[in-house]
Amino acid sequence: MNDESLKSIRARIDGIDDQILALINERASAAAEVAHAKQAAGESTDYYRPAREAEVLRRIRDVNAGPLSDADATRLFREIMSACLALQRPLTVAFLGPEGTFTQEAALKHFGHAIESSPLDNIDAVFREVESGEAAYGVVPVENSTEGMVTHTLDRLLSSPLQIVGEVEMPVVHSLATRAAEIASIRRIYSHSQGLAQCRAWVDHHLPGVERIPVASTAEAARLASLDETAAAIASEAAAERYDLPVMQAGMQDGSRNATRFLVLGHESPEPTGEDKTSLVIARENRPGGLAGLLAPLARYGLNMTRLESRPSPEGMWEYVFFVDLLGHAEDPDLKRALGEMQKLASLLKVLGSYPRSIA
Ligand SMILES: O=C(O)C(=O)C[C@]1(C(=O)O)C=C[C@@H](O)C=C1
Repeated sequence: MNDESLKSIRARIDGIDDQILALINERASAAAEVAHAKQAAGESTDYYRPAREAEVLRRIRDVNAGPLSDADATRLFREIMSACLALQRPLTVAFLGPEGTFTQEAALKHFGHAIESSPLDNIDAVFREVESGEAAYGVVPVENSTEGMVTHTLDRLLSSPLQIVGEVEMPVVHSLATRAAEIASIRRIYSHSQGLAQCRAWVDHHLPGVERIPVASTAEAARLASLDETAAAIASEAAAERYDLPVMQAGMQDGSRNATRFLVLGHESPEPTGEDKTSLVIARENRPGGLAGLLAPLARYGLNMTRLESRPSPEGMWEYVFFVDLLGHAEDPDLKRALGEMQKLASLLKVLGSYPRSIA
């Protein structure tokens, strides 16, 4: 390519950038108008509208003609909306920290980067921060495709007045990060217990007999490994980078499609969007056919259950509660009727929230 044609293409790009910037600013002004209208209508000063955001992103995905991928197009618009919202009032979002955890990645994927983030030490602290109003929203992990449920999150949902207002699904890619010059020098491996479990087969094969040390988070594992040349961490590449740790092996997780689902916690369920999920916790006295009978209305109304999980009930030994995820919103007519019928049979029925399904 000669200098002249490079120059002219770059000049065209500069012109396009000017137009994009002007349009983004025009969009930001329109979003500010919405904020003023909300204020005038006496609505709360929380301007975040998860249902509308899901609608915007799905529409972008549907009209995207490429060459940008749908994932990249939605990511860019996610950030534009995040910046527009921050002009009105930045959102405070608590998440399972420290910085560099997969939960932080999930929070940024869901809310964009224009948030005030509040990394906390444990799942319980995230619930408390949102319950007290210190943070408007919280993000916690709830299930992993290799390792199953994050039981602490389920147990806490049972007792919390918070609602689930969103979900985020993220591929989880673990890396072996270490200052060791070669794999034979590694004497101990730090990770979160989920990270250790998700990479068990790889570690059994490549590092048999090496001590495995569970710590509070994968980011903490990276920090500890950065202090010791005979240690390694199983963590994200972002966490490795944060602590200046070289990656010895990327993508070491056992399932090639290892993904984690995160929940967004808030105070109010978003309105229906047409592509929603509802999470419930239910229980019925222990008797033959009890659970099947309790779930029967779901089948009668043709509702699709995407998850059923049992947990010991806090009420008594060998008593169980069941966590159920369904496609649909609790205000959809069929789901509403089914819930009404279940309510009559259940000893416990708590709607944990209805929220837009995760957008890829
Ligand atoms: O539509 C609204 O209610 C807005 O406030 C605008 C907007 C946007 O930028 O599109 C901004 C924040 C909300 O979370 C949803 C959408």
